[in-house]
Amino acid sequence: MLLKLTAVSKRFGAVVAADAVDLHVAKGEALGIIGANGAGKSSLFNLVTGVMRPDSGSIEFEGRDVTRVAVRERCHAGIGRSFQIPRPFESLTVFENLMVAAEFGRLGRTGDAVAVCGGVLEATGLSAKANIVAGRLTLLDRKRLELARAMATQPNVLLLDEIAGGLTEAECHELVALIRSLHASGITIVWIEHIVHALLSVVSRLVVLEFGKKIADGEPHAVMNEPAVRRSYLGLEEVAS
Ligand SMILES: Nc1ncnc2c1ncn2[C@@H]1O[C@H](COP(=O)(O)OP(=O)(O)OP(=O)(O)O)[C@@H](O)[C@H]1O
Repeated sequence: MLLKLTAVSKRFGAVVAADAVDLHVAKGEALGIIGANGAGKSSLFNLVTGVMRPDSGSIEFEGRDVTRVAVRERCHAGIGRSFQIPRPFESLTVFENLMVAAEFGRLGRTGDAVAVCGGVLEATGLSAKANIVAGRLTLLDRKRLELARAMATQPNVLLLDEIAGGLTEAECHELVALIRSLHASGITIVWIEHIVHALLSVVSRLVVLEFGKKIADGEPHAVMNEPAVRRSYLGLEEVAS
């Protein structure tokens, strides 16, 4: 198992952001996570990346207990993440942004970082924009850069936090194609997304959170049809038969 959460809990006063969450992600998998606003999706990523420490429970990555390991060390171990709102260094070029990410990641300030960033530019369709400053990119290219920055840290698992938000349908289609190609190249993906049709075109397993609790986990279409999911996420009441 690449990533394994066991009974992970996190509270903020009366708010339960994670409620004894068990979650397994296998190498090469593409897993989707959905849940209403405030269900605890971003908190789960914060717990996995080390931004937050759980109150209880454990997190293993590639068989190693990383529950108390610092953010940068988890990044070096291969946990990469993109953020809901892309925040690149606006005045640096696309390539420079990737170099900063590569240096934060496991490559450090080495010659290999240049080669890796060149490969990431190509894989994310940004080669022609390498020398443009990030602040001048379109929203779709900012999303591409957000993915590329995560890829430049050379992750074994890529955590995507609502990366499709704000795009037009056509742009969303392009981003989905890019995520599919990254997954096809062998990277494990865990993707939180409100745009369910985009998510379902990539993932082969779906987890649903409600008030910090995992309420469903399985084949995406079967999960979407579970009564508890329809009630919680889609706000649909079952019609009495
Ligand atoms: N640092 C924090 N301090 C206090 N409460 C927090 C903190 N982080 C998250 N929370 C609370 O924990 C709950 C889960 O938040 P979280 O951001 O994980 O939800 P989410 O499912 O990602 O929501 P959204 O879809 O709106 O991004 C919310 O009630 C939120 O207000």
